[in-house]
Amino acid sequence: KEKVAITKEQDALMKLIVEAYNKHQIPQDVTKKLLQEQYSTEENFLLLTEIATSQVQVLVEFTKNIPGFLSLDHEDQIALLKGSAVEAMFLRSAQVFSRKMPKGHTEVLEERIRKSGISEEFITPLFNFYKSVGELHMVQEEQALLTAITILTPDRPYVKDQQAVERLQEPMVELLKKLCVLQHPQEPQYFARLLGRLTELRTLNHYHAEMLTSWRVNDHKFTPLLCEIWDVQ
Ligand SMILES: Cc1cccc(C)c1Nc1c(-c2c(F)cccc2F)nc2cccc(C)n12
Repeated sequence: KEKVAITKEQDALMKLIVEAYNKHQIPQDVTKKLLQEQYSTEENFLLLTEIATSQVQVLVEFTKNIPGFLSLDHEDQIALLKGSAVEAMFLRSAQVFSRKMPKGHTEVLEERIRKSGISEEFITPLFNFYKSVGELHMVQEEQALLTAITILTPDRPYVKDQQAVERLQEPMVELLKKLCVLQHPQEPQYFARLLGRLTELRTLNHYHAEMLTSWRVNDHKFTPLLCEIWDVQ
């Protein structure tokens, strides 16, 4: 059985990705509001809009720190960000939801999501996904790499130079594969389970687009950044 070992270059790449992933977090004042603001449907939706907006900001900062991303064609950089925003945000919010948040916050956030005027048809897949990510007990290296791999998906709409994106994504997939073998030696199919989450993520794009439309129809206000990244308004 060949010994799986992380090379020096792979270790350097992993440190860069994890550092970028942890550098940007949702500001404390936003998460503090979770406990303070009252519970009206409007108030809850406003809070979620604020969290979503800061998640997009966190996503953009993380993406800019992915080695090689800023050397891609500029229009392709935008196409990758817009094409992966929903998936990357679901991934990050799932990780925050299931691990990072202080005990009480998780229940409060869940309550606010359930009472923010969002229809059940979105709430169910959302929490199913959160649960399935939580059950993986990913370490931060896996979370950061999986998010970077999601962002560097070559076949997003309007990406011109797909090969250039593949050249960045490939080494990350290789590295994640090695990490999974090292982190979960008793679970040979763990890497496959992680990639399975990416397939589940793609289905959530559809639900999210539906929710955006229904929020618009109910005249919910979005921030300029959310309008920009999801081409609404
Ligand atoms: C922050 C949050 C957490 C859980 C559920 C929801 C609905 C939100 N909020 C939004 C999300 C969103 C996200 F930020 C992460 C995950 C899944 C998402 F639906 N997308 C958008 C887009 C326009 C407005 C909002 C309020 N919004």
